[in-house]
Amino acid sequence: MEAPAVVSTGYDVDLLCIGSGPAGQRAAIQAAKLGKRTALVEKRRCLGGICLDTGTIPSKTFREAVCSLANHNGLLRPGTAVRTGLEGTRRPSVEELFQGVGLVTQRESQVIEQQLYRNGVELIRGEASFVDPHTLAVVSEEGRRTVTAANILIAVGTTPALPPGVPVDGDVILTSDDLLRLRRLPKKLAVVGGGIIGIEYASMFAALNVEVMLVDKRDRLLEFLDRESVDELMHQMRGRRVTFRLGEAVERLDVAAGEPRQAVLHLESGKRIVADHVLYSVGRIGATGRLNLASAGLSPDDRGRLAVDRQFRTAVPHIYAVGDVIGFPSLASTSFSQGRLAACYAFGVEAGPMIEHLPIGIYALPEISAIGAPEHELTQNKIPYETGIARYREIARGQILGDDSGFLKLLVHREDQRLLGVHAVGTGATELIHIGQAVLELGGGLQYFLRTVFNYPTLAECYKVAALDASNKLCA
Ligand SMILES: Cc1cc2nc3c(=O)[nH]c(=O)nc-3n(C[C@H](O)[C@H](O)[C@H](O)COP(=O)(O)OP(=O)(O)OC[C@H]3O[C@@H](n4cnc5c(N)ncnc54)[C@H](O)[C@@H]3O)c2cc1C
Ligand SMILES: NC(=O)c1ccc[n+]([C@@H]2O[C@H](COP(=O)([O-])OP(=O)(O)OC[C@H]3O[C@@H](n4cnc5c(N)ncnc54)[C@H](O)[C@@H]3O)[C@@H](O)[C@H]2O)c1
Repeated sequence: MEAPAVVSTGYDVDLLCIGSGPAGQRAAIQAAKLGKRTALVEKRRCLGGICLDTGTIPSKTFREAVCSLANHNGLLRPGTAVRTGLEGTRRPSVEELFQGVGLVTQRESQVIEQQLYRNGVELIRGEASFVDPHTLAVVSEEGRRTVTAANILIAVGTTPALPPGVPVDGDVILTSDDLLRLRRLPKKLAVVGGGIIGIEYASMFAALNVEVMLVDKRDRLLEFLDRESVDELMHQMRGRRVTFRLGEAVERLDVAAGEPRQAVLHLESGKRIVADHVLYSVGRIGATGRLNLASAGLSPDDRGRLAVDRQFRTAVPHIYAVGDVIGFPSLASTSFSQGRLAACYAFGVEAGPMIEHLPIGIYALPEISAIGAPEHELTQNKIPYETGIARYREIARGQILGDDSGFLKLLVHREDQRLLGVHAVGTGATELIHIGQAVLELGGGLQYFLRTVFNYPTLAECYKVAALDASNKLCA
């Protein structure tokens, strides 16, 4: 390990974290646990970052409400929305759909505040910016103060990317940061950008019987996922009246005059889409614009992101950056780990490197999860593999849950039968994947799944069935 960064009593604190999202929060608590004088600055009223305020937690709480209402109305089965149309089902109000969000975020925010307090982390309310490499100014309604720190951790996250000319008004044209302030459920929703945010929300609104049109400039969506998972996702979404316009770009976006106000999207191909609302989700950029990074001797890239080394150090050794502000993979799950590790590295505590295999969990309807390589990557790298598939419709727990379209696919090396990847689509996929993650990380493979016994009836049984399938193919 390289020499630890500066620790000196000449500063107000040993570590100052900017941002209370997953990355800043975990870094602050880890530093406090190491006995370091730690402070955390947050400019929002809600602690927890966009993860808790407008991102991960609100969207997943909303999804829970969608699932329970859509299940109740029988809308979650592929094709049902098309058959029943709007007439056959009750349209929920947005109040009904959003009521859980405020409760969950408020409770979670309190939990974070208590954790910081219990661990002796000083919470400073206000917006931080650099005065010099060891000094930050914090401005709030109460005024301006400066704080000096031996080490600084930048965990400021991101804001939605908005190309010039996109008239986001938080009413008709929205980003994911405004979406849960919708005042009524749209009949037609246009989604620009089919990344994880666009796909998750498009599929949730489609499950509420909203007609969704999704535009993405790429020809294939979610290219980092196994293609079979994306094909199944798109198949189910099409079954719920989602129209995909792929390989298409928006030339102009207007809000038409008159009531009700509607958005008009003019695509470069000449197509025109009219919608009650537009979700603009074409990626996010680092929220470094107001940090005055130049005073710290740092400069971000053209998407506001900071470059770091393997220990999350920026070009200035006592300044660390973690979470979404450093770019890929930009997940809450990884940000938590990065924050904790960075605090360990800053104080010279052995913590090992970041784990190699990171799980992907996409809370679309259907849910998708993955660990390890997708098939196309193995093919590209000429790695000989075999597949084993278990379909939920042939698994007792799948039948009990009424999910007959889910599946779990194992990819194993043809020669040594090592596990190379797991791809799951359907109910519980994001939880189920962690069995595969453990086996992959511990270097296990087909033999483990063939020998082990799972509770019955569970979705975990998919691993056994998929392993038997792969084994039969390898023996054929
Ligand atoms: C709609 C949506 C859904 C998502 N769903 C998932 C999911 O299901 N699973 C998952 O793993 N990830 C998900 N993510 C990603 C996840 O939210 C982020 O990866 C995570 O929040 C990043 O954490 P962070 O600590 O880097 O930053 P953030 O959570 O963005 O927090 C940064 C904090 O810094 C504060 N801040 C910024 N500048 C300053 C300043 N100058 N002074 C003081 N404070 C400042 C901000 O106010 C904010 O509170 C989702 C994101 C979105 C937008
Ligand atoms: N479940 C999860 O883990 C989860 C959920 C939501 C968000 N997130 C995180 O949030 C981050 C941001 O998500 P995102 O979906 O906004 O970004 P993204 O970068 O993942 O996707 C943006 C999409 O917009 C498309 N696009 C870009 N410009 C366009 C244009 N002008 N017209 C049409 N399409 C265009 C791109 O081709 C891409 O498919 C991601 O990094 C993701 O990791 C994670």
